[in-house]
Amino acid sequence: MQNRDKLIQDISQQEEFPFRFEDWEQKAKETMEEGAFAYVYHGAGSEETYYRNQSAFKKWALIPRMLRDVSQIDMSIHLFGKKYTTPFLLAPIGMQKLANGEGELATAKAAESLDIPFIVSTVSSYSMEAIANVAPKGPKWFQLYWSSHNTELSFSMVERAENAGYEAIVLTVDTVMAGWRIGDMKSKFSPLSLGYGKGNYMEDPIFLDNLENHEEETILESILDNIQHPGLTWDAIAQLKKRTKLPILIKGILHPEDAKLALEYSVDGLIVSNHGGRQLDGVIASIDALPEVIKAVDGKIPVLFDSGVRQGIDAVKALALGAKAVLIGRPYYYGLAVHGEKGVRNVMERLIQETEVTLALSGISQLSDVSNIAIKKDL
Ligand SMILES: Cc1cc2nc3c(=O)[nH]c(=O)nc-3n(C[C@H](O)[C@H](O)[C@H](O)COP(=O)(O)O)c2cc1C
Ligand SMILES: O=C(O)C(=O)c1ccccc1
Repeated sequence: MQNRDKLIQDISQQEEFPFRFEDWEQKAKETMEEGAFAYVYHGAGSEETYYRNQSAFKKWALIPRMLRDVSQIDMSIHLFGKKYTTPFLLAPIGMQKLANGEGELATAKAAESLDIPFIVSTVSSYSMEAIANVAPKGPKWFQLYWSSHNTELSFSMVERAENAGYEAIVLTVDTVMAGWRIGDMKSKFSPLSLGYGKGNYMEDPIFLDNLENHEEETILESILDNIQHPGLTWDAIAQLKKRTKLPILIKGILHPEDAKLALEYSVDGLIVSNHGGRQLDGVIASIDALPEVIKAVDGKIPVLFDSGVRQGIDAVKALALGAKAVLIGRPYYYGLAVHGEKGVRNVMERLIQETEVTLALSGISQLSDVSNIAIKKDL
């Protein structure tokens, strides 16, 4: 067994890497251009949900188990027939060149080294093929923003994802239009209009065929037209199912009735998420929405979780409430901004190590036994 006290000593020697999320965040603020940092950092509206996401975790408390031999911890999970070493995924975050010139390429390499699935966004700075090329062995999923403007474009991206070895499609449904983001409006910051999110579009035959000309302005306008999809309905799921053999997950479910509908539409997995408080402000904390969704799904499909996870204990709480895996968002993005590939790796490595210690102290040696921990809404 790895000596955890020694590990903790070793970690304390690595001074270039901050410990706490807040310190990474502060360093990212010092590193990134002001408007770019504000875009990533803030939530929508008055940021009620953004803050609630984190404070809600503190209301849940674990009741751990003792005397259960935790000398070996197995955190591996199975999802859609594949085994992954940890219960973590990297959430889709678009336009990663805003953080670092290497953008998603750096993130993909870090993810590959840790066997963590990287969910690549529709609005990535690099194309999904380029990202797959730099990390061929790393598990990769593709996050789709539906295009009502041109459904064939959506299908084309899904087909490209299949060809490039992506293992699942994540359809994000809470972003039919951008949230009410006051900070970005004030600073007039729009990374899509600045061209940070065009990687996938510039290599898409359907997108290119539909362009009137190849002037930068036309390209960016067309991306903006394609990204909004207020007409999205469950019918898109039915259409998508016909076009791909890959598992389809829906990201952004909070209501248990929507979870039931997802079962009716034969969706393969759900991601409980409020988009990190960036979309509809005033909504329930993601962790508080999780139990009802888990109940509605009744074990029929895996339920994944994101929004507000900052430390190992947050992840363990979500897992104890029934999430199968947890997506990390802003923490890895700040790692990318501060130290590129190494930063993403360090953030994730420490999170994994911390989660291991948390599970051990909770009496859980096998992640599949995590439901043995009791969890109560305490305060
Ligand atoms: C800067 C930024 C860009 C994002 N872009 C996307 C995206 O392209 N697609 C998507 O499904 N979610 C996107 N998200 C949402 C994340 O996938 C995830 O739900 C969110 O970051 C979780 O909240 P947290 O970072 O506070 O934990 C983005 C989040 C941030 C912070
Ligand atoms: O900023 C976001 O959270 C996001 O998901 C997004 C959606 C469309 C375009 C750019 C970013």
